[in-house]
Amino acid sequence: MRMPIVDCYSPQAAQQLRQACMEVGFFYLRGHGVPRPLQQAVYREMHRFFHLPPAEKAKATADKNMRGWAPLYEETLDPENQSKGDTKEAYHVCRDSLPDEAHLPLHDTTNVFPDPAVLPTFHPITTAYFNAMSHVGLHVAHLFAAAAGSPGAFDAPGMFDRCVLPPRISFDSLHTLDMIPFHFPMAVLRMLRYNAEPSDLAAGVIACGAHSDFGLLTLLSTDEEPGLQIDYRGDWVDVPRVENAFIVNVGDLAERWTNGLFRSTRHRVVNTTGRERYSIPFFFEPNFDCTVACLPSCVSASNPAKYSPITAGTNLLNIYKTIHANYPTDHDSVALK
Ligand SMILES: O=C(O)CCC(=O)C(=O)O
Ligand SMILES: [Fe+2]
Repeated sequence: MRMPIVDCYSPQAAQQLRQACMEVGFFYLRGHGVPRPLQQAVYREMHRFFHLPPAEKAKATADKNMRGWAPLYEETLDPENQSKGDTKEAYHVCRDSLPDEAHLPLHDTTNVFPDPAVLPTFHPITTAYFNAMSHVGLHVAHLFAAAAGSPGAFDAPGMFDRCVLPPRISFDSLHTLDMIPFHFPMAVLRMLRYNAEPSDLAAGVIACGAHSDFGLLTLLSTDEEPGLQIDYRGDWVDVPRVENAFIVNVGDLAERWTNGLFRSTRHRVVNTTGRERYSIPFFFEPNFDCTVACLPSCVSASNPAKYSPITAGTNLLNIYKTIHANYPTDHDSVALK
């Protein structure tokens, strides 16, 4: 198979995205404009954090909303086929909540950051990256609506309008403007370190268990190490890193929104090298209380809606409970597809 390419700001982008999401559910996103030095700076911060002494890392342990550090094996993405948790540790950064959101699940805590006396640039650099990625995420979400035959659909009130957009990000202004946390709909910056443990699929040991992503869009940056595989029509296919491109996939909400037209493709990470690996998935999602219902452009008399409406927040909460060892289980739940 050939991995499709989408040129982020080209006039063909929506058409390219449509083709890519119908056929593969994954594509390389070029021309996204996120400065390379900013990406490299995030990798440096991750490396510093993950190699701190365990007691120092523990001070930034994830809170009940998974913001902060989640240790090795904490997450199990494919519980049926794994004998232990994913061989990775994670650090999650979200945006700060607006005052009228503080009552919502996942919004009722603030970010957890390492002690600034130990890692002074972790907070500003991850915030700058979060802002830059949110810009790209919002643009790709608009491409997505156009690609699904409903241009402008995501401009409707209640969908992506928890937004206060910062100006475009420049790496040079990092220490002034960009460390201010701006507001977008929901998004999670997920920094991952896979340890050097080789995967053993027969024994149920895997770097990142097979799963589809739960939300709308994932924009992934990886280091040079291989490992990511996607399920393309029943075969596991390697997806190598490509210079200056993000690996982007659409998740379960995208499949629901398009009535199954776009694929939420299963993927996994297998450690075949015995070396550590770093990656940075960025999940870009609609408002917490946005109702995700099949777009009218994807429904017809002969192709009725296959999915019932769900709110984006309920969808996330349902999944968190099943995969995170440390996630509390006292939230309401709603049946998934
Ligand atoms: O590390 C990777 O390449 C992929 C991670 C992933 O699929 C995820 O966090 O959802
Ligand atoms: Fe994933």
